[in-house]
Amino acid sequence: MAWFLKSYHRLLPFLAPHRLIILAALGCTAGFVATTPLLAYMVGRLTKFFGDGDLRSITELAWETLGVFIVRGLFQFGQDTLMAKAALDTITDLRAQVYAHLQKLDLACFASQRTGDLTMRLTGDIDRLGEIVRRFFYQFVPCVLTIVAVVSYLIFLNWQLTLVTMIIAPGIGWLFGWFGTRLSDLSRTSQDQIADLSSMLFEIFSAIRIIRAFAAEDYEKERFVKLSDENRLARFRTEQIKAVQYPIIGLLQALSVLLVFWVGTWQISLHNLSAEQFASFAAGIGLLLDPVRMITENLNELRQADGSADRVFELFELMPTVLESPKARVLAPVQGRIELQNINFAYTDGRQVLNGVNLQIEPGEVVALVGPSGSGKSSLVNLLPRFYDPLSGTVSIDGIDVRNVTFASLRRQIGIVPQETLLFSGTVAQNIAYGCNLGPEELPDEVIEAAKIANAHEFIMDLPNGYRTQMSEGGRGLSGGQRQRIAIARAVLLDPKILILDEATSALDNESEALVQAALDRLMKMKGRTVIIVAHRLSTIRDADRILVLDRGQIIEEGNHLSLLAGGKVYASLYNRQFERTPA
Ligand SMILES: Nc1ncnc2c1ncn2[C@@H]1O[C@H](COP(=O)(O)OP(=O)(O)OP(=O)(O)O)[C@@H](O)[C@H]1O
Repeated sequence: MAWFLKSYHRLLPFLAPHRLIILAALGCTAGFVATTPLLAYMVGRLTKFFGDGDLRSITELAWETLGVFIVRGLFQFGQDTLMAKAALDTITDLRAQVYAHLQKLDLACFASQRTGDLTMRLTGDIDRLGEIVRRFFYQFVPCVLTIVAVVSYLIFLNWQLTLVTMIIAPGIGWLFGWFGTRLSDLSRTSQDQIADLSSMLFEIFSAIRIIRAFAAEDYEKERFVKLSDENRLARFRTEQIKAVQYPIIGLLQALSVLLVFWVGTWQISLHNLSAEQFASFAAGIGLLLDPVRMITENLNELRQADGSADRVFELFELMPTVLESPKARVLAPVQGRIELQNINFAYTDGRQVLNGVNLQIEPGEVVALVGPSGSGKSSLVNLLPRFYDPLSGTVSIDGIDVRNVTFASLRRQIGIVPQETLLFSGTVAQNIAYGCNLGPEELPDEVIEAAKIANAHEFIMDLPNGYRTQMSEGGRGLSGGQRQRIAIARAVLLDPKILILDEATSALDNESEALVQAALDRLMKMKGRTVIIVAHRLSTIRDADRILVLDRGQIIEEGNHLSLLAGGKVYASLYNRQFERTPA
């Protein structure tokens, strides 16, 4: 039973709020169970009246039996509906809490988890736990109580006969345990493989263009078939064990019934038992068969699902490293002065990504970050909204350390146009006003205005339902440039004092690039906001107030476009390489 407590005790806090319903359901269970020995008793009487040919008594007994079945039915109905409610409520709470916990985690935690696997834990695994809760109270507990009630009645009838019957039980119990352990191990393997499959499918469908471009269909098919086959093997082994388990257990049950008949006859011959009582005893044993079988099934199911319990509760063990201080205060509307002092930063792998970065940006300044891929540009800007915390050094906005303010008040003042824009399911307007709780039919003027500034209005009006067009998953029906302009419209609507533009690395076609660039220019020039632009195309940042060149996590050059070009160092060579020009 230790494994049971170890796996499932973590469900207790989620069951506690539903204890009244569970208690009411258990009350119904008790009523249902109490009628079971009564049925065994009635079978004894039935046998007697049958032997005596007593038609009147048998008729009376038939009415009594009908009454007992109606009462049992009512109790069973109460038990089943109440338990189903408790199980579903518990699981809905659990899912909501896991989801809320995941939302608190920082990006580093998500980077280390696979999306498909997370999705599986939140859906399949949690559903399985719901099924366990339902089965536990709806089948397991009633079965255990039925066994206790019936066995007590059997002892009352004849303890010697009961003792013989019970001696066989440990043997069967050991066998249950052995099968259970094997099934549990195989089930964990199979669940992990299904999660791997799910992750692989997610990866494949997300990267279908790349797969096609590399003509890697056969390679991916082989990977998929291999994993799928491993899963088939694990599941087949599980079925094989089940196929062996049921006949063996069935045989043992039949043998125990035969033995009971033999000892019963012996007890009758000694006048310790009447034939009527033996009939009740046999009926009692008959009534035990179903609960014993169900307990076997449920124990197996409980063991198999402890893998799901582990996978769900493991998520609660993931702890964010970037925490909001309990003393965090709300960041008042800022001017947009940014300061980074002695910043050292590394991801969880420990490799230093930023080395002693010092940087001061004045309100309204447009600063561009350039440098080779992997030099730390995105990592640097990710420190501002506290997606990550530096190992040492401070990041402050208007002189306030970002660690001292609430996440919401900090992040609401920083607009981000990311490299790759994913759209959410919902209308185009809902996507632009993301986070504003817009209804599917609503279309405020501000949304249209923002889309116009972002050069998105025209293509949106060409969509089948304009701003009310539903977006497919991730916004796949739109081009990269169109999605980016929607992200720009989001930023325009948010109207933040600090704007981070992470320029897309993937090339846009000329027309799209010009539209995006014009939208970005307008966005940067609006009301003197502080802008940090992570630039890959140097043509886009010629007008920036200041350009910082980053290399291996250090700022190695600083100045405006012309002064850096004249300096003839790293920026100049990057620039000339991009435009294939000789230095001025
Ligand atoms: N989530 C992460 N976990 C571990 N290492 C990371 C993570 N993100 C980035 N890195 C590593 O940190 C270094 C800096 O990456 P970063 O994305 O900041 O560079 P970048 O200059 O923005 O590159 P690019 O121009 O290609 O976008 C790289 O070596 C990268 O591999």
